Amino acid sequence: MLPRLLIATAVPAERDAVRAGLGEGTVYPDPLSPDATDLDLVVVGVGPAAAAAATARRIVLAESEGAPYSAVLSVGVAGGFPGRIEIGDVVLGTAAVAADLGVDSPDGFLSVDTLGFGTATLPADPNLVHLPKFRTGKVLTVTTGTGTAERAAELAARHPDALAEAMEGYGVASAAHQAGLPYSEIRAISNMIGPRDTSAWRMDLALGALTEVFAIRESV
Ligand SMILES: O=C(O)c1cccc(C(=O)CC[C@H]2O[C@@H](n3cnc4c(=O)[nH]cnc43)[C@H](O)[C@@H]2O)c1
Repeated sequence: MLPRLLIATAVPAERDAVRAGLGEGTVYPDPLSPDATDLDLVVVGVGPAAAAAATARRIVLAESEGAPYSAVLSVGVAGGFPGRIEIGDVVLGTAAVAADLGVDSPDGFLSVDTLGFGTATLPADPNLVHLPKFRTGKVLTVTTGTGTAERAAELAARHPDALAEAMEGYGVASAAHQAGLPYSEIRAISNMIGPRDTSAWRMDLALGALTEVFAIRESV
């Protein structure tokens, strides 16, 4: 069976940035994932629920068509933790962490791990993507984007090794893990998390960085 890679983006702009990097005449195997001889690039929607549902559906469809995926990649823009990373940087995720999956309490946030309902941390496969020159760290998955200094500080304290937050990774990773497929995540930083200021977002820089990642041919 030919190795096949599923690349899941949340929105069309991210898909188009990846596609621009891959180019029309993509040569396989893609050096980003040397074991893959084919790939599908799809839009799965914003947020972990849409991303999980769409990714799981794609995995099952591919299986039923006799051309199953061998790995799944979540790709998109993200908010960066100030002091840890800069706008325009690219993060290769080491794990997807569902940062708000749990319960609040007078003693603070209790994750599903603490509650005994599974795990909020799904590891990325360290061998799936070969991007030696980019930063590596945990990527949080949130259902509410961080828009205050207080929330940013709380997340930073709770996740000292996280570089970024986005909204799909844990959903895509859940679908991949349940299908027994290796997972990884690539995020380009479009904004810093903290007090909401959309005028400071640099979507152009982040999407351009994604294009560059997927345009890398010889150097990876
Ligand atoms: O308008 C806002 O203040 C705002 C804050 C956070 C996220 C959004 C989005 O519309 C995000 C949609 C999309 O982008 C990813 N993303 C990018 N930056 C962040 C972030 O700082 N926190 C969470 N998600 C982010 C996310 O994966 C979505 O796919 C608007």
